[in-house]
Amino acid sequence: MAVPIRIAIHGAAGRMGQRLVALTHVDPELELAAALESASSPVLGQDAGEIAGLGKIGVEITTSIPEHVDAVIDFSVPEGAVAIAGVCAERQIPLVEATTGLSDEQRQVILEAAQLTPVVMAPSMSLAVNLAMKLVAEAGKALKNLPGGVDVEIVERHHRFKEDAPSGTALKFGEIVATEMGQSEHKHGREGMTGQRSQSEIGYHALRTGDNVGEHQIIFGMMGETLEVYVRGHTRDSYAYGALAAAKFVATQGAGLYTMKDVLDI
Ligand SMILES: NC(=O)C1=CN([C@@H]2O[C@H](COP(=O)(O)OP(=O)(O)OC[C@H]3O[C@@H](n4cnc5c(N)ncnc54)[C@H](O)[C@@H]3O)[C@@H](O)[C@H]2O)C=CC1
Ligand SMILES: O=C(O)C1=N[C@H](C(=O)O)C[C@H](O)C1
Repeated sequence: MAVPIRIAIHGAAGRMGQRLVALTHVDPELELAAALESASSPVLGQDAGEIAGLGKIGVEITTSIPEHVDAVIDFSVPEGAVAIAGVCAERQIPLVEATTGLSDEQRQVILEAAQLTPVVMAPSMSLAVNLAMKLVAEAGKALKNLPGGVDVEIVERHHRFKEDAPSGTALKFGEIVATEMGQSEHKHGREGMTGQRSQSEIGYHALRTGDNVGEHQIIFGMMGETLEVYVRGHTRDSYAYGALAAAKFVATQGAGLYTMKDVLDI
């Protein structure tokens, strides 16, 4: 049997981290080499399996990456993403970067790390979301010069605990639409005497309710009809399986920046 790929999970006690610990544990191609958390985490020293609801698996939550690791997966916070990217760059460890809400400066640190080590970076690791991105690009291309004009609005829904808005995925959908159709303004919400809607804007609306794991609705409003692309996660495993596929992919690449298009070959 082939030697398993040794994975370290950064943010291992979080909502995504726990699912990654659980799915890595049962994947015969993978071995959980480390479960990493911040230095201030109250669960340092505890068994990662117990935190993930699996019972003991013999991997303690810690702050440092051991000697031999084939890939790190980061689902943490922007400051954590920057810190782990620095370590991965220095030690040339392949990185899957999934954290959203990064500032331009923080994003730049990840791009610089990708010059020294392979990095897959994507705001959504989900297959369905990444396919929806292709459909949205196609729709944008086809509707770009429609005589009556097209209004694009992006609605996203997530759980009440989410800290960034709009979601990284919604921003990516907006970037794809703007690349295809040329809108220059990104407008977040709408209130008061706004005047008529300009077609040079893309509207974003971020809803936060309950335990929603993520929905994105990209609306192309035209005269006489509407096209909507709607993608809805049912469980966090949709992202976790994608992240594990990305880890298997990135572990065999040379330095550079990759996306889920590369991983999924779509
Ligand atoms: N790209 C994708 O497919 C997806 C991305 N995300 C993103 O992943 C991130 C995490 O999401 P959740 O798991 O829901 O959040 P969470 O808050 O449940 O988990 C984050 C974890 O990171 C830990 N952490 C905080 N500071 C840290 C540091 N400096 N170093 C290491 N660990 C640190 C926290 O203790 C916590 O356990 C968010 O940015 C979210 O938007 C979430 C789902 C899918
Ligand atoms: O925080 C989340 O939960 C999610 N965050 C990502 C984002 O901001 O796009 C991906 C997914 O939608 C879940």
